[in-house]
Amino acid sequence: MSRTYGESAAAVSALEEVTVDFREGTFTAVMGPSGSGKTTLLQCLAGLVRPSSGRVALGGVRIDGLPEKRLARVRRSRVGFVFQEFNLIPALTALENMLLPMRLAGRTPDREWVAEISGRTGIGHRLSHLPHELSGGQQQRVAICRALVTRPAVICADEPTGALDSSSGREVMALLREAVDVYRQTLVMVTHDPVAASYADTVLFLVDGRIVDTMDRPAPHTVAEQMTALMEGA
Ligand SMILES: Nc1ncnc2c1ncn2[C@@H]1O[C@H](COP(=O)(O)OP(=O)(O)OP(=O)(O)O)[C@@H](O)[C@H]1O
Repeated sequence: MSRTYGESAAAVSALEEVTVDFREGTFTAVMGPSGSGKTTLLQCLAGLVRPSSGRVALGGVRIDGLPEKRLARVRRSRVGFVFQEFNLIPALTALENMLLPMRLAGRTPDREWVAEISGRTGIGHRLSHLPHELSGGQQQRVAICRALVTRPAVICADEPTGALDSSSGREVMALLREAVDVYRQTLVMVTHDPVAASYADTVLFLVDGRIVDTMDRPAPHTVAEQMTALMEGA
């Protein structure tokens, strides 16, 4: 799959013939220097950006050629999102935020599942609170529940710990790891943080729109060393 932004002389090649398979029930971190194409890769996978050429499949179903309306439906029901800034709706309670993707998809929430994930993420006693009444870490837990609630084919997380202090960040990473281990959730996360990346099964390193390396069972220091080497080579 490739993705170019702009045309002719102004064209920027964000992804160049990237081939990658995110297997079910695995956790992959995507790292690389600024502008290397990480977010573009995540957005192509989530159906937010279409590849300029090539194919994208989600849970075995091709999504690259779908008309916009169908693509929006697929995004709502098959993709969960976790963002750096949480992106909760300020006027809705934690529970209402959690259930919003289900509502938009016209589906009835499974109450037991909602109780299970809000209990496991430790926000069961905060469900009637508004986002501004919650800490950053708690807001991100609500966002993780919102991502899990539809049992999506993939959760796409873009810098999920970027706005958190290190101890809340570690708690959020532990929960994302549990979502993979306990619920067999497939998770793809863009991060600049070697500690966050070390929670993944595999790290992909992107440089100039290409995957230049992969690392299994990453440790924070080996990830940091590889990032330093890539930055120096860039
Ligand atoms: N909407 C857009 N229009 C034009 N160029 C874009 C657009 N989005 C991304 N790009 C360009 O594509 C390239 C890859 O961008 P992308 O955001 O995917 O990189 P990234 O690795 O996520 O960067 P960062 O770590 O800084 O967030 C960059 O050169 C960027 O300027």
